[in-house]
Amino acid sequence: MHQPHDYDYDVLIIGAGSAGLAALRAVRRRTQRFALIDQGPWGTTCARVGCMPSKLLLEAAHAFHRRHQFEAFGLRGAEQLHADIPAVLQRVRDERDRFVQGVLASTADLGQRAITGRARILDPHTVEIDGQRTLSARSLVIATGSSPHIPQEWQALGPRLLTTDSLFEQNDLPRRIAVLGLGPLGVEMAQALAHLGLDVTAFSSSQHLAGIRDPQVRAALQQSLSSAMRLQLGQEPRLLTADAGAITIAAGEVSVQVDAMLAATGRRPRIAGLGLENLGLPLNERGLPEVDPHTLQLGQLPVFWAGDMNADRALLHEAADEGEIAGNNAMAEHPHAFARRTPLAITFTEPSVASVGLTYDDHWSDEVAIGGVDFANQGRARAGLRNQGVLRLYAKAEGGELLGAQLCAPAGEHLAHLIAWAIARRATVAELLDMPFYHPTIEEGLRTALRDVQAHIHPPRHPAPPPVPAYCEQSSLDCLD
Ligand SMILES: Cc1cc2nc3c(=O)[nH]c(=O)nc-3n(C[C@H](O)[C@H](O)[C@H](O)COP(=O)(O)OP(=O)(O)OC[C@H]3O[C@@H](n4cnc5c(N)ncnc54)[C@H](O)[C@@H]3O)c2cc1C
Ligand SMILES: NC(=O)c1ccc[n+]([C@@H]2O[C@H](COP(=O)([O-])OP(=O)(O)OC[C@H]3O[C@@H](n4cnc5c(N)ncnc54)[C@H](O)[C@@H]3O)[C@@H](O)[C@H]2O)c1
Repeated sequence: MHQPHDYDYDVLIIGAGSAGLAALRAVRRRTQRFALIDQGPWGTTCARVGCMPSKLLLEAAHAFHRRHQFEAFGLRGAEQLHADIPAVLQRVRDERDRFVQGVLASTADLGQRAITGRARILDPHTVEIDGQRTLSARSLVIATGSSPHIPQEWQALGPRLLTTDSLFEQNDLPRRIAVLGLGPLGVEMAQALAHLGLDVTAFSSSQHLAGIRDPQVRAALQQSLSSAMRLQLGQEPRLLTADAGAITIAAGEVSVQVDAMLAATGRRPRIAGLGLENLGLPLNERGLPEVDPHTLQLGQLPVFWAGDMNADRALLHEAADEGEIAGNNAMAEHPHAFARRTPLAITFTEPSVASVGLTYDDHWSDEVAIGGVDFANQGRARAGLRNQGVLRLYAKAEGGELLGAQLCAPAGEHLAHLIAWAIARRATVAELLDMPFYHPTIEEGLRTALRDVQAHIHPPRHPAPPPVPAYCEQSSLDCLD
């Protein structure tokens, strides 16, 4: 039987992204015998090419787009404004670099415990670095993230094919651009580019936009997007020609010519060459082992998995939670099962889009009460010329516990947080209506939606549910066991 000191380390963390860094914080509280391995570049997907540069670009785009309302406010001269795209992109990179520096500072003190190299798993305790040296550990945390997936047929576009890995590195952007794929990433970037004044055509093979399932919210989002770009939904786009002059893309009967294309066709876990097959676990058709969502353990092995490799919760706060769970369990005698937070996903368009808690389902029976608000005539939204979008709430028809929401609404990112916190506290619609609402605010729109759903709720026939589980020491997440 191995003793802990038979290994070089207690824990090896593979991947220094947001998940790996959260695992590092959890592991460091218990041991100094760890190493963090990254193939580089260090600095995390979120800071380098993900959340932060995309939000920087969106902020510039939203600010510029606001000029279309100036006339209605009585403000003149908006037509003289123009977007200096090279300057916009330079600011994105300058600010992005500051965020990356902040991340790099968090591992600056690791010394030799920060290892730059490509890791390959040889067995559940052994990792090879760049095919040159091997390291062993009692436990492993695998947090290697995801990278853009580009369908084969589009790869022929060469440098005219952009992804979010290359978009922010451009010094300038061509006039006509296609965006392929309208998940959260495609929707955000398509609106950013369109609001900066580019001629955007956005394609999605499905009818879904930003993963929204509620038909009313989806319609509101489609209406808002289509005011700034051409949308081609529900048809598989095809590359017709790509010559020196233009790229021609067709979808159904429609064809368009563009100068470049941004692929937003999803991301895939970074597992190529990682050696998952050496763990001795069954792998599914995508080459992934089964992972317990509460312990993040792989089988019964001392191996834990965190971050974007779990494609169903590929979001920053989920990556951070998973890193913490994986880091704690990598050091635990026996892995603990942790509760996961209320699902919350926000897409930072204008109006912003969010999905909270239980996802809308066409097949719901009358057990779920649905209510909503249209912001067209909402007081504060009208005052700010932001009176566009809808919010829909889903609650238990019996008793009125709030279960979920989808929205495309002004200040949607803030409304989504209020709703997520209420769901996490298992609040009922009636309890939320007892809360203060200041006047005049966008939050009053939430109150209108709560009143609407309250009209469909009937009193509970059963006693209240048991209290929430005990708080788990050393973690901000609830322990299930
Ligand atoms: C454009 C864009 C916008 C986004 N916007 C948001 C947003 O607004 N809000 C939000 O919540 N989420 C957003 N996301 C998602 C968010 O960025 C990710 O969920 C998060 O960054 C995942 O972190 P991670 O630690 O799993 O992966 P990463 O940060 O990618 O870390 C993985 C690390 O593993 C390393 N690695 C990989 N393979 C190996 C190997 N074999 N050996 C050694 N090292 C290896 C990599 O170099 C990398 O540093 C966005 C993503 C993108 C692309
Ligand atoms: N604001 C945020 O929180 C935010 C922003 C961006 C990305 N993200 C995260 O990053 C991850 C990746 O986002 P994403 O939007 O790239 O992926 P996604 O998988 O959510 O969406 C990809 C979309 O592309 C479409 N598609 C795929 N192949 C296509 C093809 N050949 N032609 C046309 N359409 C095609 C799919 O139908 C799908 O709608 C997500 O999991 C998301 O959570 C989050």
